[in-house]
This record gives sequence, structure tokens and C-alpha cells, in this order.
Amino acid sequence: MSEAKIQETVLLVGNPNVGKTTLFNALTGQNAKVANFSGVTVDLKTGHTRTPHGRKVRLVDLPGCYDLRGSSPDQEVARKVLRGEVAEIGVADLVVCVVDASALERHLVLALDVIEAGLPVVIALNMVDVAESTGVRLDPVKISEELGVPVVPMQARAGKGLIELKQALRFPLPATPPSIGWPTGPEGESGRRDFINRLCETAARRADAHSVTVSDRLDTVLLHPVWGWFVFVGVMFAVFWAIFSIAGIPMGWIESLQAWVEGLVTHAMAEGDLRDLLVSGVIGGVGSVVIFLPQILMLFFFIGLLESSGYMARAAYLMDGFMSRVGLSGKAFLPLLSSYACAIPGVMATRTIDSAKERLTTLFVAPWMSCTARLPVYLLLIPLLLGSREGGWKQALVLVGLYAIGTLTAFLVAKLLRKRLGPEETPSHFILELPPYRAPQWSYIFRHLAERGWAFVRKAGTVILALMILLWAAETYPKSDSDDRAEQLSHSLVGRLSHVLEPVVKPMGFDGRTGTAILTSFAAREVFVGSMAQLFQVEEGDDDAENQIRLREQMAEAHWPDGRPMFTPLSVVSLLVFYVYALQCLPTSAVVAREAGSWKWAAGQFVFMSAFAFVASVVVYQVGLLLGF
Ligand SMILES: Nc1nc2c(ncn2[C@@H]2O[C@H](COP(=O)(O)OP(=O)(O)OP(=O)(O)O)[C@@H](O)[C@H]2O)c(=O)[nH]1
Ligand SMILES: [Mg+2]
Repeated sequence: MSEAKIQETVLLVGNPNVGKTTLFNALTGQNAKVANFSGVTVDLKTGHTRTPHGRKVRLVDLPGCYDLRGSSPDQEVARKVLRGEVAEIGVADLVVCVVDASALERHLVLALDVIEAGLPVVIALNMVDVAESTGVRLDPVKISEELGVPVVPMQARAGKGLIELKQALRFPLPATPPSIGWPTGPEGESGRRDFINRLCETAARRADAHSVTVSDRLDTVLLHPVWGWFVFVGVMFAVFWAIFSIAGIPMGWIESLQAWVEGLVTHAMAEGDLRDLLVSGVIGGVGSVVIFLPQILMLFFFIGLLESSGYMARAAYLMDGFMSRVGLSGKAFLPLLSSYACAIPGVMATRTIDSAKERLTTLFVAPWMSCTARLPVYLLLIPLLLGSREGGWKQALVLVGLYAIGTLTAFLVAKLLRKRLGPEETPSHFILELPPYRAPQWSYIFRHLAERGWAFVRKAGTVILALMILLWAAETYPKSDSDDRAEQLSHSLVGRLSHVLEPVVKPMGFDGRTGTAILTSFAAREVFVGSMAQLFQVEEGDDDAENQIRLREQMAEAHWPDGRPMFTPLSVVSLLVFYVYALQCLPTSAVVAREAGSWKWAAGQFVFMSAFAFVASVVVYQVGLLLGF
């Protein structure tokens, strides 16, 4: 190893779902994604930690892998790093092999592979709490003697054993007896198994009778072909209901705050363009988006809870049969599920899928899982559809419906695409391990919420704010002599743009202003709400009126020039359908291009989804009209 190296590099390796990232977070103070299923980490994460001797070391968290042979892209990363083939990481000085003490037989396979590869190894014997609760009697000293490497018992989630592990990180690691006590090479496979079994019999003895665990008992219901589905639908419904009813309370606070600030500015400033910019552009436009923060956070919270407890993996298991009918495996379901939070991590998570064709198909349809950026649009429009103060459960039902439409269409398109991509490589079957249920990792969930919340506020304060100011300028200039707002608007840049857009969006049931708002939302979906708040504002509202409700009222009162109401239930449905399908997220397209390895794929996806959204919306509106809605 070169002299110039400033710090040592320590790799965290292990099978999936053993707590590598939990350990990484605990050692580095970061908050990388942790969840209770396999294949959560798909990329390399680096951080720093200090040993008790004051040495700063670089820590690298790897995706889980089972041995040094398999084939999926995420596991390949781990293998390359272990072989020292990744330039940014170089050759590791030490490998911490994280194993699950409650299932040592399986986890030692990788540990032996790594020791054989000749790297200095420390074994982190994690999840000691789980092992003990299932009656396993551990003997870390014996394991250490047999393998010839240090073994540190620990509970990463509770932060136990961290100091001991840090103490074991010594450079160079004191030499251990070089003799390997198990047969090596591929021929030695069964001999290695025997070695592991013998070791576990003495050093990780199981209680004799196989007891039925709580996880087993829960699974008889949650994986039941009938009851399992009841629970699944019930859980989803409860989540959406909570989003409407509970989040309504903090939303009210934000609304009042916004109205108060608006009133303050209105009174403090003289009438004029600047005041108009602040009140309608900045406070009205940005505020109408920020209001949805509580609901977005709630959705992230529930997704975090479901992932952390292990229920997500059950949902994937339930879906397996259905998925295989569309040519995907249950493994593809987890990336799709996490796309409900945001398509970007969802697309990245497709790396856990072994088959390249299945992977391409999954990342192609992932953006149709409604992400949280669509939530503000849905939440603005659903009450408009049902009449403002309709009961929470009906609204939840419509919301579930929207998620379902996106999901089902995704499956349908996946099926067609999967066929086009050529014959099946391997029969898809369920390859995801079912993890035991675990208590949610609250510290991770709440830190994650804080990060997401901050990211949303930052986006509102930058991208959305900038767009709102631009839009305000475009709807204010060039100025006309008229005092009438409608006339002023039609004279402005936006008015002219609306005029051009109107023939395009009219078949969908909207006017040019809505068309303009849709156009602005190609920068970011949430912008739609802010743009509507600006474009449909008729008069300066009362100082204390609540902006959101005002926007909905204004939309409800909007008319076509011939006096027909503009937002009928039919046109609102058509608008919702458009937002379910349209791909309006540049970062997603960039990640798709990277993951699929070609811009063509991302461009094709964008064109296909936009066209699909447009056609679906036109069909809904026109057929609806024919049917007399
Ligand atoms: N009971 C118990 N659970 C733990 C412990 N350490 C981690 N966990 C849980 O194990 C699950 C998996 O943790 P992760 O840190 O995401 O595991 P990982 O090894 O990084 O998983 P991949 O990235 O998928 O390879 C989470 O639900 C953690 O809360 C522990 O010591 N005891
Ligand atoms: Mg991980």
C-alpha cells in the first residue's frame, strides 16, 4: 500500500439486511437509507469515523451480497470493491464483515469467502438481541478461534458494541494464525458447509425445539391469500385516510400563518407592482405549495414505518403471483413501492433485479407510481371534485383510486414492454428473503423526515419561488391600460401563451390558463398549484381569507366565456388523469438515463408518458362528454 495514503479504508460487507447501514450510520453520524428488507443499499456510501486511538478512518458501506460469485448489478459493486477494482476506493485496509447472529449458518458463507480472499477481517456479530431472544447461545470466542479473526458481538441498532468494534479496528490488524481450517475452492463447497455447520453447533447453539415465532404467527395472516389482501388494502386505505384527516390540522396552521403574513404585507405596503409580486407571486404562489408539507411528510412517515417494520417485504410477497403474470418478479415490486415516495430512489433500487430486461422494464414504468410531488395536485383537485368539505374517507377512496390507476397501468405497460424486449431469461420467481418483523428504527425515520421536509422547503424557496416570480412577471407584463384584471391578463405574455396553448388543451377540457399551469409544472409538478393560485386569482382576496380554500373557490367559480363552468367533475377527473400519467420530473429522467445506460431510453420514456397522459386525458374528457357527464 502506498505511503502517501492519509487514511485507512474500512469496508462494511455482509449479506443483505444484516444491519450494515445501521452500523455505518451509527459510526459516521450519517442517515443513509435503512429498511427492513434485502437490497436497500444499492450504491457505495462513504463516511468517516474515529478509532479510540484517535485515528480517522474512511468507512465504506456496501450493498449486501451473498458470496463473491453471484450476478446482480448491486452485488457486483460489492465484489468489485472487495477485489480493489474500484478506483475511488482502492484496496481496503480492513473489512468488517457484518453477520446476523441469529442466522449464522447462512451468513458465514460470505465471511469465509472474504477471509479466503486474504483481506484482514473483523467480524461484527450483529443482532445479538434477536439471536438471544430465539434461544441461540453464542460463543464469540470460539467463533474467533475457529475462523482466526476477531469477532465482536453487537447490536448496531441500539448502539451496543460500537466501542468494542472500533477498538478492533487496528492497522495493520495483528497477524492471526494463517491456517484456514476449512476446505477451499469450489470443490470444497460441501466441506465448507460441514465446517460451518459444525462451528454453529458448538458456537451458536439453538434451543432444541423449533418454536413458532411472533413473525411466523403474523405471517399466517399477513401472507394469507385472502386475509393478506384484506390487510394490505386496509393498510393502504388507512394511510391515505390519515393523510387527509390528521394532516389537515397542521395544514390549517400553515394556512393561517400564510394569511397573516399576506395581511401584514398588504397593509404595510402601498399598492403597486412590488406588493402584487410579494402577495400573489411569492406568498400566494409559494405558500399554496408549502401548505402540503404536512401531508407529504405523513406519506414519507408511513412509507418509512412500513419499510422499517418489514411489512413492505410482505406486500411484495403478496404481489409476487400477480407480478409474475406481467413478466416481473416480486423483487421488482420493492423498487416500485419505494417510487411512491419518489421515483429516483425507486429507479436506483432496480439494481437489485438480476435480469437486465426485467430491470429496464421496471425502471421504465416506475414513474407511474404516484410520487409525493403529485400529492399537492391531487389534494387540491380531489376536494374540488367531491365538493370542498366532503368526508375524509371519500377523499381517501379517490386518492387510493388514483394510486391504483397509475399502478395498474404500469403493470399493463410492463407486460407489453417485457414481451417486446424478448423471451424470458429465467422464469421469474420470488427471490426476496422475508425478513422477520422488527421494531421500526425511529431515529432513522425521524431524521429522514427532517431531511425530506427540509428538501421540500428548500425546493419551495428556490425552484418554485423563482418560477413563481417568473410567472408573475409573465402575467403582469406587458401591461395594458385596462384596469380589468381579465383583460390585463390576456394582454400579458401569459395571456398570449394561453392563447396558443388553448387549442391543444381544450380537448382535455381546460382553458389556456390551466394549460399554462400544466406547462410550468414540467419544471416540477408542485408548481402547478402555485401557478393556478396566480392565474386564477380574480381580485385581491380578503386579507384574512385562506389561500387554499380561496384557490379552490376560484377554480369552482371559473367560467368559460360562454358562461359554462370550467371545472366540472369531468374536467377535474381529466386533469387528475393527466397528472397520474405525465412524467414531469427532469431529475428522474436523468437517473433513468444513467441507470439504463442510455439517453434514448429516458427520452423515449418521457415522450411515451407525456403522450400517454395527453391521450388518456382527452379520451376521458371526450368519452365523458359523449356519455353526458
Ligand atoms: N433487532 C435488531 N435489528 C437491527 C439491528 N441492527 C439493524 N437492525 C435492523 O435490521 C434492518 C436492516 O438494517 P440495514 O442497516 O438497512 O441493513 P443492511 O445490511 O444495510 O441492508 P442492505 O442495504 O439491504 O444490504 C433494519 O430494520 C434495522 O433496524 C440489531 O442489532 N438488532
Ligand atoms: Mg444497507
